Amino acid sequence: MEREVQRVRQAFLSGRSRSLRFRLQQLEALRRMVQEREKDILAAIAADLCKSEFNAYSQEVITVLGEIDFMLENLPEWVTAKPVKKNLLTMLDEAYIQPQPLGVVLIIGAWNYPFVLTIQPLIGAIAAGNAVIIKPSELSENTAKIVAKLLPQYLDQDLYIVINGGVEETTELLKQRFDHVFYTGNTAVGKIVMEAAAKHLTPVTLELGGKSPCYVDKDCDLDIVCRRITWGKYMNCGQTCIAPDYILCEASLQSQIVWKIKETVKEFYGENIKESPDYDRIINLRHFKRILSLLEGQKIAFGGETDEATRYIAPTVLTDVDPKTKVMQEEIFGPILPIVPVKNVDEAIDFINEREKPLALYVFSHNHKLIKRMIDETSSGGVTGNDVIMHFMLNSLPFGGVGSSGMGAYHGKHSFDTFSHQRPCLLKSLKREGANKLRYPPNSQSKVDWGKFFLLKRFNKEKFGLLLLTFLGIVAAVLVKKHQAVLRRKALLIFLVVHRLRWSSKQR
Ligand SMILES: NC(=O)c1ccc[n+]([C@@H]2O[C@H](COP(=O)([O-])OP(=O)(O)OC[C@H]3O[C@@H](n4cnc5c(N)ncnc54)[C@H](O)[C@@H]3O)[C@@H](O)[C@H]2O)c1
Ligand SMILES: CCCCCCCCCCCCCCCC=O
Repeated sequence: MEREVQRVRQAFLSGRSRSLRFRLQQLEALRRMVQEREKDILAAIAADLCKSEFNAYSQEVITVLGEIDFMLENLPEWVTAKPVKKNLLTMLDEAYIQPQPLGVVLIIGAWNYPFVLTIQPLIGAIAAGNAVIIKPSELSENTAKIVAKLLPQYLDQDLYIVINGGVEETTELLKQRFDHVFYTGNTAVGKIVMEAAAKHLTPVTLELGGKSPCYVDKDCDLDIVCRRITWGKYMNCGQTCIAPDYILCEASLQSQIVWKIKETVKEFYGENIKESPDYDRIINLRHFKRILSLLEGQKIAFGGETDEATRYIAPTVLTDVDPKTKVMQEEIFGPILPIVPVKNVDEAIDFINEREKPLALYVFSHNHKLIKRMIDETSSGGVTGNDVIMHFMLNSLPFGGVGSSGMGAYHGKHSFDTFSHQRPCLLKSLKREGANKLRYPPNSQSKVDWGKFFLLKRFNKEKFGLLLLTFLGIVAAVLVKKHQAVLRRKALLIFLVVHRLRWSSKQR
């Protein structure tokens, strides 16, 4: 493992990942890989999650292609140095921010959207000029294998490598020194990752999970609301980090919501859900059993059918759920939707705030003020109002958690920033030493006054007259002595005087 990381570091140190041209070439190659090997990629995702090609394409491949296109379009602008505002002391200097790659990045992917959750961070890391080690989730082994097979055929083989394996390999990898670790997965492992990274003072991005609430106000169109919730909850068999985890609503809405979700499930997946190509399966037996255990003691309004052999769990809704029961204590990550009745929006806000900060928050209402209030008075990684999931799809929005749902964010420019160091650069001249005397010892009240003027725009009024006279004297001397080449400096001096006079008149 150590040797592999060394190899990647050597490749990074060669400097070839840094040029804009190289980054664009690699991103184009990645796009070619996705386009040319689409069938293999879709087949791997299908084998891991029992997912139709249509679903795999629209849930994973579209996002990856969209992200690459977005990077290719914007990268030339993002990589350029950005000039910054200057103060009086640096007026004649060059000051800018230069984004630079961090170095060698470790990306640890999750299994639930095994392609997009591994490749989308990779796109950001390449765009920012890094070398990358990718560790896909071992639970989605088919996608892990195809990623390991295809990437070296299209990308630089020393800069971007895939290491497959389980907990043992990940643990070993995490002992190595990286310049950034980007982890997607559960909160418990997130803590392990952060602890390991801390040993090297390596910064981390943690894309974690949590219970994302969905508040349904009585002022809304329940048909539409329930269709949108049904889509986001049962997509990928509920194994979506930002799936609505549970519904909060007034008790009077509960039975209507149940009925409308049931009808929508029929509309989406037909009478025989098991036969629907649009309904996926639980990733493995461990998760299957974990999800079943959440049903114990609950009132099942509909659904609840299961088949262990195929790891099928029907879309299920639970009503009158007691917040103290197990299903409300952990992230469900499966096709079970509890409804917890609350008295009103105040109680819903309290309910959300008494718990860990979720990855997503959903609010449905015709009342825009109510949505804004929910946003103002709660915290979550992201929010979608009057829909679910869709904030993930807009790459101008940073995607990430807050508190126990994660730290840091990515997508689009936010990925580029996550994998870049924003390097502040100030370039001075070795000339103009006169002005610098101000900061050299021995110090004095007059220097402090000048310092206040230059940096704080505050100074001792009594001394102002004297200082001004001295200053004008210097200007006059300079005007007499210097020629064309120093015109810029004269202009600055005049500017300083005018600026100071204006300031002084404001003081009065
Ligand atoms: N925020 C997001 O974008 C996002 C996306 C997907 C999933 N998630 C969250 O991830 C969770 C589901 O994924 P998961 O955690 O089951 O995925 P997982 O089991 O596939 O784990 C993710 C990665 O962690 C590694 N890992 C597992 N145990 C480890 C250990 N003890 N030490 C070191 N590395 C270890 C695995 O090898 C894998 O690469 C849910 O909580 C979900 O909400 C979050
Ligand atoms: C053909 C219709 C295209 C619309 C696509 C909408 C798909 C949403 C995909 C959501 C992916 C969510 C990934 C979430 C990451 C956490 O698990």
